[in-house]
Amino acid sequence: MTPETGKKRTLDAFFAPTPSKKVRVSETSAPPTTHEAYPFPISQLPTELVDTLGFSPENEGEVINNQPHLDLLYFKPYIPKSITSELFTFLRSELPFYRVKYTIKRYGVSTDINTPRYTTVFGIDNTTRFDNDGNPIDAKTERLLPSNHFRCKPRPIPECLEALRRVTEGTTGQTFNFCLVNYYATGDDSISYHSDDERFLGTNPAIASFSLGEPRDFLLKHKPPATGKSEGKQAVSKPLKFTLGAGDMILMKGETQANWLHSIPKRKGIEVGKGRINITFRKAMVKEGTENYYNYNVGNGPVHKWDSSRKEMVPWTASS
Ligand SMILES: O=C(O)CCC(=O)C(=O)O
Ligand SMILES: [Fe+2]
Repeated sequence: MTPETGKKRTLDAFFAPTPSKKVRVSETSAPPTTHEAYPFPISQLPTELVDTLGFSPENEGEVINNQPHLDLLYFKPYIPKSITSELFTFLRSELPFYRVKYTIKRYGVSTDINTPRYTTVFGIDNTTRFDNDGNPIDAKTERLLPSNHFRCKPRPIPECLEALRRVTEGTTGQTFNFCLVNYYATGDDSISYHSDDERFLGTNPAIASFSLGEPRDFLLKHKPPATGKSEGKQAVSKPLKFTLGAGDMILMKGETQANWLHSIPKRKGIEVGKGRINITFRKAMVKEGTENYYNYNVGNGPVHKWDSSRKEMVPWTASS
């Protein structure tokens, strides 16, 4: 709500020309969020978007727990449709993105992996927090951490994502200290079947996962039974497909991560060519979580920024 609302108009004001009440959507008075570890300052959301986010969720979540170990809450949509397009455009053009490359070694064989999507991450695990100057401190002693505490430079969640984190905490009753963002530029970008069941998330983690931009299919399937368990005892479970649209949010919780895999498969066709953003909020309990998230979502390669005239992500340098 704007500060104007509810004010009584005086008689003078009644005859005076009506001031334009329309706030330009791109208007924001707040300065961008800056941090030593950001490659560039990150703008704050236009005030109108923040105000509208306050009306989230647009719809109540649908409980989906009709299969073994599955525990989902599906908001269709969570973010009001009136702002999804502008929020998508804003985040795509304001956030730094990476195309992370890394090598995995399995049974002595090294494989180079090119992450097939743009990623970025903000946050710090539960044993630490940022002080008012943005320096990581020990959560208990409040002492500054030695500069070699992490093998990465944690970045505070910028205000434009903090606004969404706060509403999400309010409606889910969960707490989150990390925000991971994926940008799927085309149908060739994807995430293969995996579960977010790392030990640093603790048992039965809750993960809130938002979609913006073009719809994409989100697939879920039960993990195969552990070897040795008799097939007959395994409860029957069907794979699931949700076509996630702009503003939708899926809260994955309970035993879901321990038992189910999820993916965004590659797709052909122009409808998936315009890009999709996924934002997940999570809670990492220990230092390993911080290091893992920055390693796989920021890495040490070049930063990319959206180029609105070329309509694509381009490598960004301080002079660009
Ligand atoms: O893009 C999505 O909806 C899923 C992303 C995801 O599963 C992940 O980042 O762990
Ligand atoms: Fe995931």
